[in-house]
Amino acid sequence: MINPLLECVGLRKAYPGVLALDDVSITIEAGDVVGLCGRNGAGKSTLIRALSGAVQPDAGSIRMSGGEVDFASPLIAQRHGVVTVHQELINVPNLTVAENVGLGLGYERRHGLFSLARQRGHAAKLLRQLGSEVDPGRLTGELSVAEQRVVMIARALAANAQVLILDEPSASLSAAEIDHLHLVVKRLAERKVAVIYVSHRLDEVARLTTRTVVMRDGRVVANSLTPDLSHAQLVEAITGRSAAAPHPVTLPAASPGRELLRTANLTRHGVFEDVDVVAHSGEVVGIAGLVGAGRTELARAIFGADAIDSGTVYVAGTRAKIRSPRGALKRHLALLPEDRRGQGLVLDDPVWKNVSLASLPRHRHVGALPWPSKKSERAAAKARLSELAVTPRDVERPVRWFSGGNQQKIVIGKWLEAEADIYLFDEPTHGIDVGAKAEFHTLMRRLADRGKAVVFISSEFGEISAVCDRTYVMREGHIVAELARRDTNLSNLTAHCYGLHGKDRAATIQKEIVQ
Ligand SMILES: Nc1ncnc2c1ncn2[C@@H]1O[C@H](COP(=O)(O)OP(=O)(O)OP(=O)(O)O)[C@@H](O)[C@H]1O
Repeated sequence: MINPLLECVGLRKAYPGVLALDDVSITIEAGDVVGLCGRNGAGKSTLIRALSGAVQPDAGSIRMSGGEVDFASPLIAQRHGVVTVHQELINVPNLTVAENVGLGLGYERRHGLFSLARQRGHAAKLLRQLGSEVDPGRLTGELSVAEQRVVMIARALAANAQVLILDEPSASLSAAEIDHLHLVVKRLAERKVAVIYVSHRLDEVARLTTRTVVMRDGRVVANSLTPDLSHAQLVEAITGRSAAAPHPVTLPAASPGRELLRTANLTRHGVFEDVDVVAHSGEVVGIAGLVGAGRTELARAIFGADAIDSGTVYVAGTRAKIRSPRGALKRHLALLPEDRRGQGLVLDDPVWKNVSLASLPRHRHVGALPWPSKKSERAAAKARLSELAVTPRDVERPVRWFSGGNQQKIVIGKWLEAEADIYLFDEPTHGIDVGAKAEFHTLMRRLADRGKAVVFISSEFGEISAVCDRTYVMREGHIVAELARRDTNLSNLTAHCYGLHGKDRAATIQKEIVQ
């Protein structure tokens, strides 16, 4: 009998108050592409960290090709051929692509010495195997996120990866870049590399993987060949309840109220030009576009986080000279940034302090005391955790201890607490599980129903068409279309985002629909 490439048996890992891995056993064969799914906090990261030597399980064992291994550190796991490519880019930007590819264990040597020429040749070969044309002599910092991720995969190959763990690799990639990434994964599988692909995007799990493993509350609750698992079964396994539609269509705004936000000819040279957008009370306004279209930069500029070169922002009909996020807050504007961990949280502080960070004056003691009431801050945080279904529901827990997706929900809680009138949400559902995503869509609608204006930036056309009352499409720094709700569909969004006409348009739309 041939032993499986990687096997874990009865893995267990406890953290204060949480069993992150509860008797987890899975088997992975060479050439498998395993989709690892689960709600935020289900235990996926803990499992991949155990498999890559970053976390030591309390019990259970890991075997490779039948032999028990002790992954006391990531380096030891790497020597056994288990390599993780994390979501954050860990390339050294001012080294060349070839140098980054060699950073793992794979520098090419000649007569025992490092040889730049050989290293370039080797990197070029690995990149070609992955179908990439990137020049190994280029500085890595100049590459797109997608290209940099492929460089990280090439580095793993240089280190002779037999098991490659990709942690949400498609986050912040455009549809075309995701296609290329999938090709890369298929090539790896053909070369008998086993790939563990962590993703919240169920469409790509269905499209790409051979086997799907679902975790819930630290346990494996589904493990089957991907074609044997229907979408409804997958959603049910993830959420633990009967499947809802992937994007339950929220009801449209009754009728938009007064204008809360307007930009006129807003320009930041080289990034976006002459942008005119409007959002009314009661509306969820979409900004669709491909990664790099200028949407994040636009939101940051409206919020005062980046300077503008010309143009005007009006809040509730009055010219607003917003020069800093503090100024934006005074104008009741909130921005949920794309990079939430970096920009939105104090990781070592407990949840309650983070949630009230942008709303301290509201928690003042009744009476004369000038400082905030901890009791009121804690109560507010508790309500937000429950509203956003964050687990564990413990407001004293340092934010650092929460899973990535739950940390995102805590930032959302902070801005909800700030009681803004205008919410700028930049890819708020990235990294958020399927159940929480639907909850988040409903939450945006509730905000609009309470008279707020919501600006919703997303690269997922499905959720834009399901949720938005009106949608602007941004391409290469310009607003190229404004679509009413009835015209906001996959084919229109695809055509405007890619700038397609005629035959090209029909072919690409067909491809998007097939996917
Ligand atoms: N270092 C830590 N200290 C304390 N608790 C932790 C730590 N790491 C993880 N946990 C807890 O273990 C549980 C599983 O977390 P894990 O990060 O594995 O989830 P996940 O499935 O990867 O979620 P996400 O999709 O949000 O990234 C969570 O309840 C989390 O709060």
